[in-house]
Amino acid sequence: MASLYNQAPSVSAVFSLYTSFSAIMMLFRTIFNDIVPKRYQDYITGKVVDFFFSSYLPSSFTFVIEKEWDSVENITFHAAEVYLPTLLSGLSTGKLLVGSSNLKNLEAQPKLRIPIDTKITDEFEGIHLEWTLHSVETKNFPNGKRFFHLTCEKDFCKKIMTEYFTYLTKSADNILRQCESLKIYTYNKEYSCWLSTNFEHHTTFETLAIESHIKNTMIDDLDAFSQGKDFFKSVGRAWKRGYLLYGPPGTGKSSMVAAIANYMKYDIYDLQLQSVRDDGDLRRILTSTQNRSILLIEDIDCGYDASCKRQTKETQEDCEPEKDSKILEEKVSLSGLLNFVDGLWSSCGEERIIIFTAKHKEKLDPALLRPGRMDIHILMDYCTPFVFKKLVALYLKIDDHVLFDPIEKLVLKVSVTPAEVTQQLMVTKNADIALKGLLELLETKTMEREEDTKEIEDGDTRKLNKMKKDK
Ligand SMILES: Nc1ncnc2c1ncn2[C@@H]1O[C@H](COP(=O)(O)OP(=O)(O)OP(=O)(O)O)[C@@H](O)[C@H]1O
Repeated sequence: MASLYNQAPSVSAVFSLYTSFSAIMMLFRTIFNDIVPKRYQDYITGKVVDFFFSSYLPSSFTFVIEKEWDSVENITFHAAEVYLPTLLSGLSTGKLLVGSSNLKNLEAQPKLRIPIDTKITDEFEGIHLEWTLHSVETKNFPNGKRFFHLTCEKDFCKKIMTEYFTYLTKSADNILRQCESLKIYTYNKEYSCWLSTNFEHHTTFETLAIESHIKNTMIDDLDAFSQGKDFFKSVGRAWKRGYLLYGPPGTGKSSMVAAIANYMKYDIYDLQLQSVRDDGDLRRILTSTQNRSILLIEDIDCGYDASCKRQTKETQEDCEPEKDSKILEEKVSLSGLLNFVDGLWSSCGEERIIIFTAKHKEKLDPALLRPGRMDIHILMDYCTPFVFKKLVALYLKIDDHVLFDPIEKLVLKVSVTPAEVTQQLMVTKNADIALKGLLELLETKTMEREEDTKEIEDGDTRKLNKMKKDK
């Protein structure tokens, strides 16, 4: 007993050991805090916690959710990015990234993002879940390849797969529905991906000058479409709608697309067929678009071969048919496009609108116009007296003027587009001057039209006389 007592370290030795250990730990902590950058500190701390967490929960299971899936944006990753910042109470560090890239609207609500290596917890039906966003630099991803880790107890793995991920995407969808800023995507051929920017077009059905029956048809159809999930399912049809907007340039086709997007709060995917390599590429590009969106293919009559070969001299000026048709002959075929509109398109995604615009409907292949492909065809035409008065009310804030009568008569006589009218109305806020300018424009057009008619008549008379002479 006495020898044991002799071997035990003295109190002063224990105290001195404790002091040395504390000093080393303090030194280590100071070095760690002063030298190691904050981001790496969080990372190392996370790793240490991870180590203990996994040994404490040996039956844990981790889902890895990468930013890309099949070379396109992973919807589950996107949903997590949207949903997780709403779980403020689950944040381990109490920190969130806040920012906005919308330089045009400084009052816009900034976005929230999860910082890298920050842990965030969620509860789903009593199941404890841990999310972490990671980033690794690789040769292909110099800005970091991002992925989420979602950890839960192994026993709940199946429930998470069947129920939690659906809950996640639905929650993200609801959050996005409330978010005001819409996006317009354009396809970048070089990087083979959609690039987005904020969509700030303010045209609505109220500011679009169209005949009332067109406006009512569109609004009723869109309302029926947005509430029609069960109906489309019950009749075995995909929840999609196709519109063909056709008419001369400057009659408001693009403005109508903007009005539809703002009304439905749908993002727009603006696809230039020229940037598509082939039919396979087209399918991949189109299946990578999100639900609740508009796929816009403008000037389809200038887009594929079948429509352009029969160009008249007049229409050739509009869309350079030779050039476009050649490119598309080698790239996207009409059947590829139709397959997508009808076939594959029907089986992927839901709540989608596809809009084709064309200058000349008669140049389109009848196959594209077949019922079921484009549900509604809308002619965006030259100005009518109603459209003229609507534009004046919008731009000059008046609903009567002494020049209305002569202008309305000329509007019925010559072809003037709403774009030409708005250009005149924007010259000045003085209604007298603006309307006089518009009247002059219409008079010039009338004179030109009369000269053209006279030339044609003279030509016909000459031809007739020559024929008589030859006889
Ligand atoms: N119906 C309309 N109501 C209000 N503004 C219009 C209308 N049509 C045209 N405009 C005005 O003219 C401009 C051009 O119109 P828009 O681009 O929508 O025509 P478009 O038919 O799509 O032409 P394009 O075929 O050349 O693309 C718009 O920015 C808008 O200011």
